[in-house]
Amino acid sequence: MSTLVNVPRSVIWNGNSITLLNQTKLPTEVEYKELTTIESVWDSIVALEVRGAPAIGITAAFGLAQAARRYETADITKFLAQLKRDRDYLASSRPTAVNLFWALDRVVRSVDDSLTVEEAKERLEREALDIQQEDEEVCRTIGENALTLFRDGDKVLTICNAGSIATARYGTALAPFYLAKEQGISLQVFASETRPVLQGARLTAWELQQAGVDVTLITDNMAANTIAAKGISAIIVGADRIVANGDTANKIGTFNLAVLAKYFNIPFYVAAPLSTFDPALETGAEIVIEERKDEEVTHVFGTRVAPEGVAVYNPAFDVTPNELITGIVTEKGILRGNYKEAIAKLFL
Ligand SMILES: CSC[C@H]1O[C@H](OP(=O)(O)O)[C@H](O)[C@@H]1O
Repeated sequence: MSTLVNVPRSVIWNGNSITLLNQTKLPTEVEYKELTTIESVWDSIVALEVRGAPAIGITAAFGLAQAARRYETADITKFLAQLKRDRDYLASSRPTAVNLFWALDRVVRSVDDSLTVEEAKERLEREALDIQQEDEEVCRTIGENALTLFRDGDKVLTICNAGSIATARYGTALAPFYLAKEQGISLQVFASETRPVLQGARLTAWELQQAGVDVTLITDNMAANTIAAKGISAIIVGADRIVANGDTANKIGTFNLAVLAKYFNIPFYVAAPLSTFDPALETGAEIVIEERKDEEVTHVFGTRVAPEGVAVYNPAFDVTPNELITGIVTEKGILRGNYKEAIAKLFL
């Protein structure tokens, strides 16, 4: 039996609307919401009701296909023009995770003016469903590839949530832990809480606990002490955008862990599907880092924890330089060494 039997799916297309797991309610409530308009899809992405690069892309793809079903024109040229406008609207929700743009553009590319409007509507829905199905298969393969990096008894540190609910299923950085559980391999996961939105405490600790995986929660400032005191053997994280030279954008705090991995001489792995790569960007300096509202830092679930008027800096991501990354685990295998060459080969 799959270890994920008690872990809900992030998003479900039920034929005419989107059923979304509302991740802002976890871990205390497993609540679903129906998204029936493109505005509600945009709002859910911005509010992190759905988050995680692949899950954002999948949800946006369903949101675009759903919106197109309601276009009233029978003129394919007008249909495609409206589709582009709605694609741009959904693309404006969050700037860093490349999967949002990758999924939207893949759905748009699936139709053209050789189709009738009705054929285009069906095609868009099919493409969004294919994206979700492929992501589940890809994430499982990433898990299989990542599992080769660990041995029975290893203690592994991670940050944020790159788990099943951040993807179609299985996750990326967390995928090996689910497969290890299925295969009777004992891995102990240490999850960093991940201020300010607490994806580690609220989501990763919850997901892994639901799956019966050994998980220990730490606060972000415990990372160095934990690596030393608990004998952490490796660090594995997800990604939101990996560029041509291997520089990787991921949740804020990831760069910190990469520096600690270097200091403690333990491997630092990134796990991500090819849909999270952006080879058009040469270095991490080109990645647009989302800055979110001050209240995420000055308040904890509505309670003020900082003085009125204090200046706030709230980047949602940081960029880990490629030289700090031991390996990048993909569905095509584990990239090491000269990432520029290895990534170029992926996209030949
Ligand atoms: C498998 S992608 C997960 C990736 O996305 C998270 O960011 P957010 O929660 O803001 O969407 C984080 O960077 C994870 O590593």
